[in-house]
Amino acid sequence: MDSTIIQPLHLAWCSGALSGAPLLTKSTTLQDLPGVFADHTCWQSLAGSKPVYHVEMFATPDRPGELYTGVTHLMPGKVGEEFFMTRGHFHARREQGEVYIGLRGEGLLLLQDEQNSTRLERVYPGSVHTIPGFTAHRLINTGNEILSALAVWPCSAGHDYSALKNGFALRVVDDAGSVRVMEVNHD
Ligand SMILES: O=P(O)(O)OC[C@H]1O[C@H](O)[C@H](O)[C@@H](O)[C@@H]1O
Ligand SMILES: [Fe+2]
Repeated sequence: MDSTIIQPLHLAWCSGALSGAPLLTKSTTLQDLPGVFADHTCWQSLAGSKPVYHVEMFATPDRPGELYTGVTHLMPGKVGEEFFMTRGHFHARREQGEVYIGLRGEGLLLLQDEQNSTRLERVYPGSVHTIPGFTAHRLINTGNEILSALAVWPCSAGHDYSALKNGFALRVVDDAGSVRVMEVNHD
């Protein structure tokens, strides 16, 4: 019997900072998101290397059955009137789900299934979101501070960005200080 007490990995609830093991980080700038925001001219004028979000995750070995744990930090900001958001994706293995937990800031989780039915869930510190399989997901920062959310998902899930080539069916904009949800007309 091994009676050693292991020091676990750590998540700082308020900031979403991960520690205790090697981390992988990925930063996404406005330049990395062509075609994501509706106002292309505004996007072009802002683009450059302005950071939109950072993902920090434990460097978990990618083995069958393992789970990744990561935190997305989404900056406050807008392109025109449209709030900053993640690119959003389906999982390459469509049946695989994911759990998000809000840590700081305020925003929305946009969910869209393969029939383009959408649902928005409010994200705030302590909010829990069970993302089912076959459902694309995107975080949107509707607040004035960084929106951070913990995510746990199967290593085998993968990302499929191309399946959303028409984009999501909803856009979320700032309408004179109020959050307004708009349906997108793909015709
Ligand atoms: O991949 P994106 O749509 O840019 O979202 C950014 C990241 O958000 C979460 O942390 C997900 O679980 C990651 O798998 C994802 O890569
Ligand atoms: Fe995901």
